Amino acid sequence: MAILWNSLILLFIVLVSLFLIRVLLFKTGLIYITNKWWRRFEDCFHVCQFFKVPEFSDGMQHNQLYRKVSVYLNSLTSMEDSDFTNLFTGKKSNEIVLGLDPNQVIEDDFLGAKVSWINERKLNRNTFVLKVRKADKRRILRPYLQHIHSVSDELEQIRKDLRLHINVRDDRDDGDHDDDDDNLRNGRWRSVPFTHPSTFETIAMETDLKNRVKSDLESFIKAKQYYHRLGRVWKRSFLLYGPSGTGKSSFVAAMANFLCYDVYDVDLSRVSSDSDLKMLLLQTTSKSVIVIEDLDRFLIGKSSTTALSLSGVLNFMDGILNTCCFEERVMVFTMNSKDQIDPAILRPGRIDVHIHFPLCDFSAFKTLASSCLGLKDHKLFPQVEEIFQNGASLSPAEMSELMIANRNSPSRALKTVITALQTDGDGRGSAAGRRLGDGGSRKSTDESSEHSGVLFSRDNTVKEFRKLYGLLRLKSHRNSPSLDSATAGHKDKSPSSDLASLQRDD
Ligand SMILES: Nc1ncnc2c1ncn2[C@@H]1O[C@H](COP(=O)(O)OP(=O)(O)OP(=O)(O)O)[C@@H](O)[C@H]1O
Ligand SMILES: [Mg+2]
Repeated sequence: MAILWNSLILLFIVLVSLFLIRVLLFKTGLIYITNKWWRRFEDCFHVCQFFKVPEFSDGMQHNQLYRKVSVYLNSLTSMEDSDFTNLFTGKKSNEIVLGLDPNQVIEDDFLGAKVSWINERKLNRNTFVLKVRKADKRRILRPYLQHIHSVSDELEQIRKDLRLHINVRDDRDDGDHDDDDDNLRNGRWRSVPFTHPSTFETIAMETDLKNRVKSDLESFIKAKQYYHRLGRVWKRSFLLYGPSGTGKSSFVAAMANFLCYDVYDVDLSRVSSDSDLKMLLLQTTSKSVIVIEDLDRFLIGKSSTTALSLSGVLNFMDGILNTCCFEERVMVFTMNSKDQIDPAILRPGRIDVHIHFPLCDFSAFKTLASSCLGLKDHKLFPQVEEIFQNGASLSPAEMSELMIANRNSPSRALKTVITALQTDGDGRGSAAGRRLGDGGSRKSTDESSEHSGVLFSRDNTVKEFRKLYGLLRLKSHRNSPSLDSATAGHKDKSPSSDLASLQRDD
C-alpha cells in the first residue's frame, strides 16, 4: 500500500514538474533558445553549401533573381516570427509590410529540408546568401528556386499597380538601334498608372457572353503547358468590333483589370517601320494586354502617315515577333466594322475570338438605367421597350451620357432618352438590320465624322480619339446565334476552337 502511495506521489511530482518546465520554456522563450541551439548543434554534423544572389551583376545590371528572392522572403511567415525585422508602410495608407534588415537571417522549410537565408550587406552591396545542407542540395535546390520564382511572380501580380504604356514616336526612321542607344535603354514606351475603373460588371453586355469571355481568359492564363505542347505562342487575340461608343475600349480596360495585366496601347501612326514595330514589341513585358485600336482604319489605308507595312502588322498579329521573348500576352484589336477587311487577316490564329459590340437594345438599356440611375423598373420602361421594338437605338455611350446628365431626376432622364430614341435613334436599328441581312455585312454610314475626346486617363501624350458617339448607324443585334454548348464543348481542342462560341457575328 505504501509503495502504491509513494508511486502516486512520484507521478504527481513528475507531472507538475513537466508542466512547470513547459510553462517555463514557452513563457520565457527558453524553448526558442533551445531549438536554436539544437539546430546549431545539428548543423555541426552537416556539410553546408552557400549560394549567393547578388543584387547587381558585374555589369551593374539588376539581378532579377535578387528581387524575386526579396519578394519571396518578405512574404514568409518566418519573417514575422524572426527576432527583428523592418516595418514599412505599404502602397495603401493602412498597409504595413515587412522588410528584411541587413544581415538578418530567415529560416525556411522546403520539401522537408531546412534552409536559411542571410541578407548580407558588404561595401554597400546587398547579397542574399542561401545556406543549404549538402545532403539536401541535389534534391531541393532546383525545385526550391523554381518555387521562389512562381511565388514571387504570383505576389507581384497581385500587388502590382497596373500601368498603361503608350508608344512615343521614334524620330529615326531607319529602325537601326544599337545597344548604347539612349532611346533603346529608356525604351520607346512611356507609361502612366492605369486607373481606368471599367470592369466586366460595369459593362452593359449579355451576361452569358461576359461569362464566356471571363472563362476564356481564365483558361488562357492557365494554359502555358498546353500551348507549349502544341508548339504555339502563348497568346490569345481578340477582335472587338462595333459602332462607336459601344464599349470596346472600356472592355479592353475591363479585360486588363480582370487579368491584372498592364496595357500596351500601340498607336500605329507613331510606328515608323516594321522594324520599329518589332522593337516596340520586344520592349513589352509578358502578362500584358497589347491593344491596337481602330485597326480597320490602318488596314483600309486611312493611316498612310507611316511606312509600316501590312506584313509587319500581320507578323505581329501572328505572334512571330514574340516567340523570342516573353509570352503570355493578350492581344486586342478594335474596329468599327470588319466589312472591308480581308477575311485572311481575321483568320483564327490571328484573331481567336471575335466579339461584336452592338448598339443598345432594351436589355442593355435596363442595365444602364440600373447602373446610371439606380432604376430597376419604371413606369416609362414599357414605352422605351416599344420604341426599341420599332427599331430605334442609340449607342450605350449616348444612352449613358443622357442618363448621367439627368441623374438627379430619373423620370426626366428617361423622357430625354425617349426623345433621343425617337429623333436621333429612330430607325437606326432597323436600317442597320437591313444591312445585317446580308450575312453580317455592315458599314457605318458616316465613319468619317470625327470628334475629339480622351480615351483612357493619360498624360498629354495620350492618343486622342476621333469619333463622335452616336453618329454611326448600325443595328443592335444582341442575340448571338452561335453560343451553342456543342461549340463550347470543343473549347480545349485548340486555342481558337471556341471562336464560334464567342463569335457574335450576326
Ligand atoms: N456597353 C457599355 N456598357 C457601359 N458603358 C458603356 C458601354 N458602351 C459604352 N459605354 C460608355 O460610353 C463611353 C464610351 O465607350 P468606349 O470608349 O468604350 O466606346 P468605344 O466602342 O471604344 O468607342 P470608339 O469606337 O469610338 O472608340 C464610356 O464612358 C463607357 O463607359
Ligand atoms: Mg474606343
